[in-house]
Amino acid sequence: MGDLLGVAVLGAGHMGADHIRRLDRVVNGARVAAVADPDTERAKEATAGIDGVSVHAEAEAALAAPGVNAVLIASPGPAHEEALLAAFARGLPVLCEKPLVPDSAGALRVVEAEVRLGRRLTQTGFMRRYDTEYARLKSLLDGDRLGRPLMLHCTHRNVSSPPGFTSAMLINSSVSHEIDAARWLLGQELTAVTVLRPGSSAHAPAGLVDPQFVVFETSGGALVDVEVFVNCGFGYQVRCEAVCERGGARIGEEHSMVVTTAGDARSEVPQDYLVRFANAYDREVQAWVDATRRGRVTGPGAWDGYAASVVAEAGVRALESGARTSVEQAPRPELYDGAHR
Ligand SMILES: NC(=O)C1=CN([C@@H]2O[C@H](COP(=O)(O)OP(=O)(O)OC[C@H]3O[C@@H](n4cnc5c(N)ncnc54)[C@H](O)[C@@H]3O)[C@@H](O)[C@H]2O)C=CC1
Ligand SMILES: O=C1[C@@H](O)[C@H](O)[C@@H](O)[C@H](O)[C@H]1O
Repeated sequence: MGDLLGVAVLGAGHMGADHIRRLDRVVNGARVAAVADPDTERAKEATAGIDGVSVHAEAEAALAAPGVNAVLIASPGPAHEEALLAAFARGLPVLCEKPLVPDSAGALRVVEAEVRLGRRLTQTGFMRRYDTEYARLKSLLDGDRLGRPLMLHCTHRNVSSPPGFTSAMLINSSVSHEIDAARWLLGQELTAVTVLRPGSSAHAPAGLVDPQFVVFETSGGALVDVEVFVNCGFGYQVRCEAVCERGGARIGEEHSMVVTTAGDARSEVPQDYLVRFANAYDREVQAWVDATRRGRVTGPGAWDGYAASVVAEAGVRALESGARTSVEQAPRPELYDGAHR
């Protein structure tokens, strides 16, 4: 294959810095060509020791920097739409961290912009599709061994929520991963959502509805339930059990060495997503680089990003109203027919 893919990374915070390290040291076929962050000190810190990288305060300047032929967006969600449209204007392929765009109207504008271009440029950062366990579960469900899936029981626990995390964000930031995973695993759309509120944990910040219990109905008649608990205090735990007509499968139970001593067995519990999903992020970014260098777009696309935003929005309305809420999805443009399901 030809030259290295020159990537502009927008945002050098937690995810951006980790992706910069990954592009520089883990992934084959790419180099970090430019980084933009209004906090240029943060960007300089994240790029220390990387040759030939330019640092910018403005996203647009990074996109225009010499040697840039692809973009990885890791800025906060509200900045994504502008960055995506700027990348499209330059014809640059993009890997955009979730959410594609936090509000569904903005996400639909991105979809429409791709449709106007007549080609897909976007991979959305739903990394669970690249996690080895999720990929095995997907293969199993796609085969006929277990039969028709009836239910997915999902758990999504974070040790603690960052400052400013709202009750809506349990759904549109955290459960958005289950929304994408369920659509992908089942090959079905999520059509309605109900959110139940157990009593909030005393360890959650005042006013935060945490945990929540979210139930989705699907176009194929399955149910997907998600316990989301972002101040559980004990670990980063993401689990999924599929219950099907002839059997079931469960992932997310064990992620580290189990040490057995007299009468005792212990294992470590990961404390955050960067540990639990380290391999998934590596595989996600490698797959993006490989596909981009071949002029292809694979993985979850802009349509999947839109679908996640529209379902999450219905979820937030369901949280606020306490009522079962239907998901009203726009018609899917032909550009996305048969894409990567
Ligand atoms: N896939 C996953 O598991 C995860 C994905 N994320 C996503 O990654 C993205 C970034 O999240 P974090 O790194 O946690 O946030 P962060 O707050 O740690 O970092 C964001 C960085 O972006 C910079 N920034 C702000 N506006 C910008 C702009 N217009 N252009 C370029 N940079 C800008 C900020 O100065 C900051 O350094 C979000 O979309 C978030 O939802 C976050 C955590 C996990
Ligand atoms: O994407 C992520 C965060 O934004 C979100 O806030 C966390 O709850 C998720 O576990 C993590 O994967």
